[in-house]
Amino acid sequence: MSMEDYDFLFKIVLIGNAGVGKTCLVRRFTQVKTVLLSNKKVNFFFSFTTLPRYAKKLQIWDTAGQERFRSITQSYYRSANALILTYDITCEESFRCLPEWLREIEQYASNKVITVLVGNKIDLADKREVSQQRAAEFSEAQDMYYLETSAKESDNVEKLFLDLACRLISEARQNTLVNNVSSPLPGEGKSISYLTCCNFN
Ligand SMILES: Nc1nc2c(ncn2[C@@H]2O[C@H](COP(=O)(O)OP(=O)(O)OP(=O)(O)O)[C@@H](O)[C@H]2O)c(=O)[nH]1
Repeated sequence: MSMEDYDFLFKIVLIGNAGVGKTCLVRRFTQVKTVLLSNKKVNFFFSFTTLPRYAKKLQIWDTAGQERFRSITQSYYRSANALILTYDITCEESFRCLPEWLREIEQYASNKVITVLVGNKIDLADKREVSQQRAAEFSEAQDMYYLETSAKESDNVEKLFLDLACRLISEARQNTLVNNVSSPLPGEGKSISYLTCCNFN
């Protein structure tokens, strides 16, 4: 499928501590998907970015460095239709840093952006440090969709991105989708009133 053939482009930014598996999650997912929606085929193109670690390091630089950090960070957050806030279920520290990430989201992202909480590395169940219940309570308090995945075993990775696509379409139907002015969504202007449910192929 060429770039012209897709109906929707979703820009998804993955954030979270270093080593939680952001890059691996993205590599597990095919960027182009065809989905059956109310018996119509809809083509998606997912564009992924993982927030680079160096951007965080710039925080400790001088004022000019901080300004640069802010504008880089802001541009990443601003262009996102959805954010995937990732932690590692075997790493308590990565979970404890979540409020810090949420503060960054609040500071830089649009208040309409969809944020999903992902606990990765469930294949390492015997090393689990963060219980499902704790994460579920946290996500509920923050009004976030929550899912656990294994990028290594491809567990729930498809579900993560396709559920997200479904929610983005639903938001688009309500005209609350964050539109990037410099690169408009290819689906913009198309009638999406037929989208009543998501049946993924
Ligand atoms: N067992 C297991 N290991 C994983 C999983 N996902 C990632 N890893 C491993 O965790 C390490 C870090 O993965 P990355 O995808 O590079 O993590 P990242 O969050 O992109 O890290 P930064 O680029 O440093 O921000 C690698 O050694 C991966 O092989 C998983 O689901 N299970």
